[in-house]
Amino acid sequence: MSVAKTKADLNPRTQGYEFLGPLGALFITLAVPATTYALYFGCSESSGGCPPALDTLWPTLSSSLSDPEWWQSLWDTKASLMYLAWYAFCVVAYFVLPGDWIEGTQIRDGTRKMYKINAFSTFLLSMGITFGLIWRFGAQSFTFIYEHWVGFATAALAMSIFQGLACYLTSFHGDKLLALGGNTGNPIYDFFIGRELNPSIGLFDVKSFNELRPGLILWALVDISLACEQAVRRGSNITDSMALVLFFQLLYIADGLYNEPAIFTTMDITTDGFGFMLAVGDLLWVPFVYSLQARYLVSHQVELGPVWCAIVLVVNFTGYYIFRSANGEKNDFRNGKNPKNLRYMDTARGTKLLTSGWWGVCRHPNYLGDLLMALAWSLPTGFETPITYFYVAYFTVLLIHRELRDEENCEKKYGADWHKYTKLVKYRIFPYIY
Ligand SMILES: NC(=O)C1=CN([C@@H]2O[C@H](COP(=O)(O)OP(=O)(O)OC[C@H]3O[C@@H](n4cnc5c(N)ncnc54)[C@H](OP(=O)(O)O)[C@@H]3O)[C@@H](O)[C@H]2O)C=CC1
Ligand SMILES: CC(C)=CCC[C@@H](C)[C@H]1CC=C2C3=C(CC[C@@]21C)[C@@]1(C)CC[C@H](O)C(C)(C)[C@@H]1CC3
Repeated sequence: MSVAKTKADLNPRTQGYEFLGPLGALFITLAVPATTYALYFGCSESSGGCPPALDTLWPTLSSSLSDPEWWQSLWDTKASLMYLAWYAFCVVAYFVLPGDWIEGTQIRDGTRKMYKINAFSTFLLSMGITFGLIWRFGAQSFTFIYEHWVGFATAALAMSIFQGLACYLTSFHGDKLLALGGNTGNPIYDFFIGRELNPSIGLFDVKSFNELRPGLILWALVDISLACEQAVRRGSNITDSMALVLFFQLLYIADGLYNEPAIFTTMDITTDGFGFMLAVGDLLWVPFVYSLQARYLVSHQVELGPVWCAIVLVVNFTGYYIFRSANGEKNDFRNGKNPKNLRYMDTARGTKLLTSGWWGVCRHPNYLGDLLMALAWSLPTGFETPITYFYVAYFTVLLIHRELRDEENCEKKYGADWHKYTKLVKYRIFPYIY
């Protein structure tokens, strides 16, 4: 009796909806795969390149939708098998490569999960194999991702649907700790947002594994394949624009993997469940949409010259500096360290809030840095089409929405202390603007 009561207390019914409720969740569930394919088919060489305006994207696409052969072309057995092999490689690397086990933050049943830290070594191994292959057999040996792009994307989508469904269905069995936002009882919404907080198989944590390994590292491989395709076409070196996009994105990926423990204080890990939203975001959206700029540069071989290169480098490294130091300050602080002696305020909840350093400038300085980097990744594509700026636009919407969700959670967690904090640190993301 008392066990049942404790479980019900721990997993209360979710009262409100985010993302405009089940209809919004259904819309995003369909829109994410549709947009991924639309950006490919509407912005590829076969359709005449990226259109100069967004409204011309739809006519390019609509003729394909009524063609059964087009639907069949989405499936590619060879690419699906290669994708499965890639996923299996990541799982094997997780188990085989050495790594420290660290504790995550305390979850609401009072426990802390243990996580194996070897995402960066998985990345180094993948890069070693990839660059070894390119060095030994030439750039043409690594263009297969570019050639089978659609097939790989479909395989990643199938994997996301499978994992989203599996995690939703298994969340009903046993004594699972559910995400506070994912237990509404509406299957469409809960499938999308994620019902179980930390689906795992033994010590293997499904959510953090997917967030950092098969999708994020695949993004690096997709970019490298696109750069190889450009090199093969040119018969020489890649353009300066492609080199910058490749360098910036590989740096961003390596940074996320090197700082693996920092994700255990992000809201995906501490608050959100693992549902279709994160599965498709991690496995499909990140590798196949975030690489759009590099894909554009395969056929539009923009040469920036030294002045533009310098400008883009400054924008990227300003963003990177803000992003890294802000995330570092918070991560150190949440792990009981304060090497810069930053000011902070005590709260009734017990956890302190930083009020100086980057977290005194605005309430989400890490988002500000991330957005500057997003701009730097699109600038090398020039200004012929707005479509290569899709990432900047989408990311601005994602981070503003994410900031609103996080503030709502913080208001619940900290109550009056949060209001005190927002008076001390007035701006949300953009100092003096928002
Ligand atoms: N490339 C991409 O597609 C994406 C990248 N990101 C990046 O991921 C990173 C993590 O983002 P996210 O999880 O959204 O948010 P944060 O890492 O900013 O974490 C938010 C949490 O930090 C804590 N916090 C807030 N204010 C303070 C303060 N003043 N002092 C100490 N702790 C504070 C609160 O949790 P508590 O107090 O409970 O510890 C809050 O819930 C960011 O750098 C973001 O840019 C995010 C989404 C997509
Ligand atoms: C459109 C859609 C379905 C969106 C879902 C959102 C996801 C794409 C993002 C949610 C949080 C993310 C993070 C990263 C990638 C994008 C997703 C999965 C991240 C792994 C990128 C690298 C960073 O260094 C990071 C580790 C801080 C970051 C964590 C959050």
